[in-house]
Amino acid sequence: MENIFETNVLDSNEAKVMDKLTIESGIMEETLMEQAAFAIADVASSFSPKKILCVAGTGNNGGDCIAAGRILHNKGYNVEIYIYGKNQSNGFKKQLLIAENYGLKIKYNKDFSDEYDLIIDGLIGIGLNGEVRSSIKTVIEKINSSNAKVISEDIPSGISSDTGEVMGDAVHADITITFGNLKIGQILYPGREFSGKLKIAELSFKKFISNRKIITPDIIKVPNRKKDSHKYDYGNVLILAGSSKYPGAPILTALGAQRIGAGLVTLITPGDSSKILSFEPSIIYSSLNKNNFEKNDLKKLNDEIERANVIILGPGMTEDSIEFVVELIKKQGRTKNIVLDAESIQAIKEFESLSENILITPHVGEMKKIFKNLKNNIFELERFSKQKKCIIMLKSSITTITDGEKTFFNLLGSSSLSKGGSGDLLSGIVGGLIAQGLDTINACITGSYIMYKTAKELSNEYTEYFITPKLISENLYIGFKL
Ligand SMILES: NC(=O)C1=CN([C@@H]2O[C@H](COP(=O)(O)OP(=O)(O)OC[C@H]3O[C@@H](n4cnc5c(N)ncnc54)[C@H](OP(=O)(O)O)[C@@H]3O)[C@@H](O)[C@H]2O)[C@@H](O)CC1
Ligand SMILES: Nc1ncnc2c1ncn2[C@@H]1O[C@H](COP(=O)(O)OP(=O)(O)O)[C@@H](O)[C@H]1O
Ligand SMILES: [K+]
Repeated sequence: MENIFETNVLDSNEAKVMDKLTIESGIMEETLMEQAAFAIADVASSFSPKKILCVAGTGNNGGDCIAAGRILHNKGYNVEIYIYGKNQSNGFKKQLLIAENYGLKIKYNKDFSDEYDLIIDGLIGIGLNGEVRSSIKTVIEKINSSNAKVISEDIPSGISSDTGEVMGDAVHADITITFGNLKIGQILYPGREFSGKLKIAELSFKKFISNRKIITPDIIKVPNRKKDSHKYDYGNVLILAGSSKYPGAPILTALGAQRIGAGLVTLITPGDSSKILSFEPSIIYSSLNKNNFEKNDLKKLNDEIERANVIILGPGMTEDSIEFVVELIKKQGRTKNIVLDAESIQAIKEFESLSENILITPHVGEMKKIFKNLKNNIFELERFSKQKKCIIMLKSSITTITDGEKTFFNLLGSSSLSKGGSGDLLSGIVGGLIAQGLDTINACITGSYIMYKTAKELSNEYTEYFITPKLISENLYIGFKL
């Protein structure tokens, strides 16, 4: 991604509001279109094309496209404009008239040939409503089967700017030039892939602050470490995780919490995770010597629970431990910081509402088990977080963090993380940051940033095949270098 001076991520409604506020402030729609068109024409020229095809719809996205064609024609390029659709927006009509006055060749609803080496896709932008109609689908297929380079205006036609979903069919762009701000549909897959390289063209929009942002180094908050300090200044993390079946997962969680700087890390598990002591003897370890946690273990663990300022539950647990988790949430859910990962997340089904000191860190499969309606839908995720009153870090190729009001997207991940154990490590890292005093949202932002950045840097050296969660934990210092 280039030119990321703007980290706001807008939905289509916000983009329309931003347009409206700008126009109400006195900037004319024609001015914005001209700026958008110049930005497109600049990028188009950089390809040194021999023959350019502008494929325009009849909305303002099409208007931008015609204007870009006119600017390129004026620069001396060989340009043809093909128009598809009926209902013409005012912006479109104006651009069509100017293009005709400037002597451009324009064709309507006709099949185009294969002779172009650059196509500008201005069929549909943020105005897409529903599945792409069949007449436009045919045009999209034709663009995708051409050998020409493709520049999409604002968003590849056919991608929902709100979800990133392909609405029937969508243009596969080499470059997408978006106007003013990023849109959700360019951030989330598959839209991200269809967008190709992303560029933001800064038009004269009125400043618009969205509650959704991508995570960039400037918002990372690393907890302070004082010269005059002791271990109790950096928090006490209690990890209640694992089972006789999965003894490895809690080891990674404990390593994550330790390597991110927590003062004390205690791991108590039903199974045998004693290998942790050979990896990191400073971790306080004990086993309950059974298969799973049971409700009545809570009493035994009372002292450790009281001492902890963060409790991480879940990695390596099986569903047999759920009753224990439910009971712990009932007793401590309003007072302690609790991180629910992996199987323990299912416990929240038992609660109508939780509290903002509870974080759940599901991957998409785990999220679907607690929330069946979730598709690729940020609005639903935000609603769910608000309704349940808990913070959510939804882990995927793009990790989304929300408290229902503010939402952050981590775009740094890579396939080196698509391995069992990455999530276990992450819950430890995030818990370790909460222990050091970061609020939960900032712990998720900073923890996921440090871990994913470490994975990325290591992958550059060792490949995405070779990296393991343990190797990431041992090299976490790399991610601290912002
Ligand atoms: N306003 C401004 O100041 C600025 C706006 N800007 C630009 O305007 C864009 C937004 O323009 P917009 O609102 O006119 O909508 P737009 O993306 O062209 O889509 C409408 C067209 O798509 C068509 N269409 C829709 N759904 C369809 C479907 N399912 N299947 C098939 N066709 C479908 C629809 O056809 P209809 O349904 O009307 O028949 C109509 O032709 C924005 O992305 C940016 O590029 C920039 O210039 C900066 C300043
Ligand atoms: N292709 C990818 N791109 C970016 N991040 C990824 C990718 N695959 C996995 N991840 C990240 O790796 C982690 C995997 O978590 P999870 O599935 O819970 O692992 P486990 O439960 O095995 O520990 C998540 O943080 C996820 O965001
Ligand atoms: K488009």
